[in-house]
Amino acid sequence: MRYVVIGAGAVGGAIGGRLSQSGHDVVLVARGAHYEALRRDGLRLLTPDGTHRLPVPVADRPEAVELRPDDVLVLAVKTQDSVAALDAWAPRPVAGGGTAADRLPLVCAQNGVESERLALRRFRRVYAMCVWLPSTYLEPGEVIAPCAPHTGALHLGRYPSGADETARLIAADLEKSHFLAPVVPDVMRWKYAKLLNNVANAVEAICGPDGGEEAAALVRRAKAEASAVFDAAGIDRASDAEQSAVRAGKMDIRPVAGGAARGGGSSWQSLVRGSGTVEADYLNGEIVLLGRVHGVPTPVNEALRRTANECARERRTPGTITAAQLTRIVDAA
Ligand SMILES: CC(C)(CO)C(=O)C(=O)O
Repeated sequence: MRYVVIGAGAVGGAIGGRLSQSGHDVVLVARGAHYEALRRDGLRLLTPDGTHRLPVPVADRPEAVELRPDDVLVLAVKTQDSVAALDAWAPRPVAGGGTAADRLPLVCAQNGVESERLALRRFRRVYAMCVWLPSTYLEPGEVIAPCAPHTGALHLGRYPSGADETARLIAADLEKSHFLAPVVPDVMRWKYAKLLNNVANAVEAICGPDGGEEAAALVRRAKAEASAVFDAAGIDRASDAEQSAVRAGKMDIRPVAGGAARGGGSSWQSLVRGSGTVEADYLNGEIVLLGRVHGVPTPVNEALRRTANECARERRTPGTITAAQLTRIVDAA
């Protein structure tokens, strides 16, 4: 199988890079300066086992890739970019006949629970991946993947449920490529468990990773609200015990050659890159949406969603609002 990784950022770059390193065919899809750097110099993958320069084929648009029947599409863009990517890739022809939407499996390697639904509106065979991977993308051409072999965790399953042969083949390739990739029949339970943790992304992005006890208190409030919403909605999720039994949530972060340190999660990285958007509408915003459907108030997640979006729009860097200020914003909501 060949892996076409749509969105070669922190997650897509780490997955695509490691797959390529272990001998799999990979195409990375990227844009702008990142695309130019990848095309010119290859992917620079910084890992605990060294810095790897990987000359992975790269494309900047769907038309630049001749799709094959053995392709697997891995969607690794931020959720706010899913619709544009899915609409661009779904109608692409596949050698031998048919379109990507009809013929190719598409794996959503993304946060939240929305992309799979959007994908299934367009693609026949959708897989969900619950990604616990502490990787970082800040500089064009460079991805930092500081996890030890067989940590991180990429739970994989058919969407909305089930575990089939394709999932097993993809997982086997990932297992040969550094990752822990259990195939699970109930992948959305894992993704909801992760969503509960990802409501913290906004706090980290707004206040910076060292927000102290006040930031930690906000995270606890956002998570409590999310749990109440999930309970009201009857949404089952993987327990902490289940997650630690397969080491998810225990990301074994190791020093990386070159000394590059992990700064923060994906929303923090979006703000540092000045990308103009964050994923908050699909993380905290998902809690707000479910809260509205099930009659549970969600003022904390709504204030975090709004403030994170404002920071992104105004190109603020993390830490320009302190945890004390953010607490006041949340309490005034
Ligand atoms: C868990 C973590 C930090 C890495 O997979 C993440 O989900 C994110 O950065 O959004």
